Amino acid sequence: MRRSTMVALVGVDGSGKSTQARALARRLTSAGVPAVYLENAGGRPLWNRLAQAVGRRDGVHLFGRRCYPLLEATVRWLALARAVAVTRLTGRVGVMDRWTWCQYVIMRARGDRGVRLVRAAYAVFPKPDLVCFLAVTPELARQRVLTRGIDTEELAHLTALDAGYRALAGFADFTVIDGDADPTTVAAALDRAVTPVTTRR
Ligand SMILES: Cc1cn([C@H]2C[C@H](O)[C@@H](COP(=O)(O)OP(=O)(O)O)O2)c(=O)[nH]c1=O
Repeated sequence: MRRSTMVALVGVDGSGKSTQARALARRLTSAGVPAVYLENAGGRPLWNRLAQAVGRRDGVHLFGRRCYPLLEATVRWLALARAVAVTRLTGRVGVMDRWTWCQYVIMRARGDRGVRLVRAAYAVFPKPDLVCFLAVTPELARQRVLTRGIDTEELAHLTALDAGYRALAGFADFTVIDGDADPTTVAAALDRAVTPVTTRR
């Protein structure tokens, strides 16, 4: 089995992870480095739709403050396991939207219990070869989320998420990229960060 290479993009909602991760995987593939974009959704839009269909406010209201984070963490565990398997089996570079840290940060920002349990369950996953933190001002992130129109985010929550990432023990190992910059500048910064990782494969 070939050694896998994993690049993870992390950051608050609206920091541009999905957009930039998709584009990065496309650029790498076009440049002759086969890459795959990997999603790491927690299923929130699905849980919210399901909740509303049965007359509940949202997923948290349907499953409860205790069960909802564990459900979300389980869905993300499966996405991470799939991502590791896909990159190992295909030999393609994985460009993943989020990594394990995102779940810890989200749970802490919401005040959820069970972070230690989730950390233990996620300990099986290897560290990515590169983690890029898209640093974006919470106000801009909120504006982007509102424009996206799928969900909404409170400014206080986005601010707490941003602080949560910066407080992570592993934050010093992240490559910080200015996510407030225009998409072309962000893409160029990502390319610079990724090149040493993909050339040493
Ligand atoms: C990267 C980027 C995204 N966007 C838009 C695209 C999306 O509709 C929205 C959020 O981007 P998205 O990539 O979905 O962010 P995340 O995955 O981190 O939540 O913002 C911008 O307006 N400017 C940008 O520079």
